Amino acid sequence: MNSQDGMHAFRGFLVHEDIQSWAAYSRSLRGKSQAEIYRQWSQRYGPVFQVSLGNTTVVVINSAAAAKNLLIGQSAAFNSRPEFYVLHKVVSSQVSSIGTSPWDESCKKRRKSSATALNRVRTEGYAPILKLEATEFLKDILEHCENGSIDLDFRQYTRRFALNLSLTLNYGTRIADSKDLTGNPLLAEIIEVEAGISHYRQTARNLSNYIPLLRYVNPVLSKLGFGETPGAAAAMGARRVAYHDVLLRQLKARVDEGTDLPCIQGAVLKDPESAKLTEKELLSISLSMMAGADTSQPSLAWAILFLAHNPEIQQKAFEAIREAGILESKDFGNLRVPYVQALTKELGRYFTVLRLALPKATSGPAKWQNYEIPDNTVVFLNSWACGRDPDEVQDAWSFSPERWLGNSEKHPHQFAFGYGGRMCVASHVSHNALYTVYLHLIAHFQICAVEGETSKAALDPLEALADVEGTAATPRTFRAKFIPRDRAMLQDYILDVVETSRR
Ligand code: HEM
Repeated sequence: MNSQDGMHAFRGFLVHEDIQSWAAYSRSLRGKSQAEIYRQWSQRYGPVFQVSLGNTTVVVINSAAAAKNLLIGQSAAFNSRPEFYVLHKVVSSQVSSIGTSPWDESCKKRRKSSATALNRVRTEGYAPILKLEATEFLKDILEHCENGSIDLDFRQYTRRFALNLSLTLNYGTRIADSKDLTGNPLLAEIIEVEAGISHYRQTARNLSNYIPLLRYVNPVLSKLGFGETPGAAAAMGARRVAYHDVLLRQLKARVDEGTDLPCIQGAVLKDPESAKLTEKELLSISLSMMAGADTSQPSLAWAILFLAHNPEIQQKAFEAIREAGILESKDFGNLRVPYVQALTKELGRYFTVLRLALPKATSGPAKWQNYEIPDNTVVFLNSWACGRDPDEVQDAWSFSPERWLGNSEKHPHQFAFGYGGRMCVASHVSHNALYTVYLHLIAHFQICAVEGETSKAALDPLEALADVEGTAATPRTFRAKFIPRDRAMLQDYILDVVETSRR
């Protein structure tokens, strides 16, 4: 107990009997959305409470005002990330992505370097890349939609879009054809490895992060044939390093031949002195860029399902595009349509793909009201709860793009990209990428729901999750009908953009 300056020890406050024991806690969460349960608990215990995950104390922030107080008002104390046994000791003890690195000099350098490459000004320069990826996405849909007569499974096209965004930004390379996702061994490897790594990153699973005894029990069980094969996690970490090595070698060859495209790793290869990053630090940046694809794909998928089930909002967006008079413009894709911008922000808030952001840790003592939060405490920012905080967002459970129109100074923080000193470094480029693809989709297709599918089953943000305990909120279904609005016009547009990109 620390009563200095009227402060009380943080430990021991706001822990309700329901959530005191690990067993009761696990029971409360099993099969449920962790973020939603925390949101509900915050109505009983207040916006900031602590829970015990095994031996680990976690502080959960559930309101926009509390997030502002702690993550902005005391940002220096909340800049770190925790180290978890599974990810940091088993999968990869050598190198971590930025999003899972504690705050130290190396992390500052890596974050600064990638944030500079992806900041608002640089993002404007990526417009042609985003336009190309959005157009390639349309091309995939057009080739396979059969004029809307079939229910199209669009999963692999959203995957190609998401991977291309990360690959282009980091390595200046891209997947030319969505068939490559299964036919090209390197890409198939990237997809499998990234899915494996996200499993080890999950906060609700991987119990040996929180219960040290399991670190000894699990290997014995796996030798006896229960659970995971021995060494599987470490092997996945090694495969991740290996595929990045291949991508980096391919980029080096292109730099030597002078055929490389502008990208983060290429800029460093050409001017190693300017970045002053070690090979390990460069690899860390690459791991971080690929991890970003995990969130871009479900964001796009939710948007398509949402538009399919909400024809009036889709029509409103289409009218806004038509009224802006940009459909025939050569600059289509680079132009701003405020309603589609607002729609993009609202989709991000409404579905909040990373609902507990990425786990944070205190890097110094902090205060919440009369309580002291000690150094090195794990912190979850419940972005899902903050985005539905009635004190910050009016009528928060309704979908309303209009809330993002008008004077932006009065808008609430959106929370989809987190908050504070460790907010997503790619928020501008990701917002613009999603905006560009939504703009293209709505302008060129009418999207309809699969026959007989209810909107609750397809896009309820809590009921329609593929894996309710997963870290990234991903929809269960990836099907819709796509009817081209003007097939000939779209074919011309695609040809024009793809040809221009080849010049
Ligand atoms: C719609 C797409 C995306 C969403 C919703 C998203 C969301 C987030 C969130 C919630 C965080 C944690 C922020 C916090 O803890 O406060 C984060 C961190 C991060 N994101 Fe994204 N992200 C997206 C795309 C991307 C992409 C495409 C990249 C890379 C090209 C990327 C790179 C990063 C990095 C490096 C971090 C770690 C920052 C740090 O720890 O300092 N993200 N992202």
